[in-house]
Amino acid sequence: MWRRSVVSRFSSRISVSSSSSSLPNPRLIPWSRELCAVNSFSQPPISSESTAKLGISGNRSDANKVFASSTVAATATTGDISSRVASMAGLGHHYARCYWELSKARLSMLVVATSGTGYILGTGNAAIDFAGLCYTCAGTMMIAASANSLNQIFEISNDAKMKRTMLRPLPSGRIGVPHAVAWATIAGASGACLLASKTNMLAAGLASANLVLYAFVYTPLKQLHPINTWVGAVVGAIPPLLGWAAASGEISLNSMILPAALYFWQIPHFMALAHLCRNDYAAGGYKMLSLFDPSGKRIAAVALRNCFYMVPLGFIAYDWGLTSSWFCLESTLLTLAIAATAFSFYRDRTMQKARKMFHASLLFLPVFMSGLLLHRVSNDNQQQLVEDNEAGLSNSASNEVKTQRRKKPVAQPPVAYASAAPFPFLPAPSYYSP
Ligand SMILES: CC(C)=CCC/C(C)=C/CC/C(C)=C/COP(=O)(O)OP(=O)(O)O
Repeated sequence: MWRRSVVSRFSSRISVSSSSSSLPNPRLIPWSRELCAVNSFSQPPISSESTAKLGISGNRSDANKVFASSTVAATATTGDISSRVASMAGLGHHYARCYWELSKARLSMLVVATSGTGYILGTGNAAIDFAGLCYTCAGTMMIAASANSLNQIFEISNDAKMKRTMLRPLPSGRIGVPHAVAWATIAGASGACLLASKTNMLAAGLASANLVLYAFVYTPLKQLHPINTWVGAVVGAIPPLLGWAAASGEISLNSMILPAALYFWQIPHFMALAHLCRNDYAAGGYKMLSLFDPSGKRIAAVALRNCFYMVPLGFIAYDWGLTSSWFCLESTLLTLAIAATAFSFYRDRTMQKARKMFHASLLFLPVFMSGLLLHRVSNDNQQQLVEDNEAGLSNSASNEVKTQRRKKPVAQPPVAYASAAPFPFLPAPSYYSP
């Protein structure tokens, strides 16, 4: 799901998809001039006019002169301080904006949303640990910001050739490379430390590995081979996994459902973008599949296929006890809807159809994740499912059990559990409830 607008790869790409948003943003152009202007305020000249207004002249007494000159000094100092404050505020605003853009903040926020969803799903039926959720989101945000900044550091010359990206902070010269490297290093290291200290090493390791995969594998691959899109899809799929790991300290089969959805979802999303922005990608020197597929038939088929791969996910989520059957229905309808836009693009490969598929992909993800959260079922019930499977229940009995396992388990006295297997022939101990 994702470039500068989902609202970025998620989101950068949204803005790119519409021709108007790919035009240079006039708000960004005057930045360097503005910075110069801000700096010029830091040494305000004291005009002779102002001294005249203060009445400093050779005819005055010494006392008057001292008074007058100290007044000038005080005025100059006040002006100096306020202009320095203005200068600092201007600089702060300038660099805050550069960091925001280097981080592809909207894309990073979407990444955080997937990681947070993974965290809540991984919490199961325990009460959500909101502090843990906040640490996970903050750590993910910092590492995603670092990864996105590194991506831009490596792509300065390519970004400079693309309409969509030429006004980013590095190609437009609003920030220097050493400064951007320092920002990426500090953000990445702080995020990894935060995750390691406040969640666990598994989550910190997954996030750090994902940064490496994105910045050092996916980014150079974009200029080498169209397979980059599939590697990028893995990058996009990992944040919910790290969220789950942060909450539960482990990775299970159940934790793979949202990452799988994100992986398959990104393919139609990127294929639509690659089709819509093919000229820009060609100018930037990127090897997107769309550049090797002039008719668009291949990318349309790839998009459609991946939409179909998402169809079973709702059933799997239900069958594995992660969600109720409502999600099964919702997910199926949602997936068929995005598949319909992909099919329509496959039949008629126009920009309009590609844009429809792109917009459908933008809607899909938040709705899918909200559905997962809304219909999630607890860990207790998941545990029950595992126990059922281990007990090797026959297929005929399994339907009945599936219904049972979704009911809240009734607590039993400890001896009741002990009296089951492995020695059923022993007399069941009686339980006395005080
Ligand atoms: C925790 C962690 C490290 C998360 C990272 C998540 C992340 C950055 C996901 C984005 C995935 C992706 C392939 C974006 C496209 O980048 P692009 O280079 O194609 O976009 P661009 O063309 O706009 O630069």
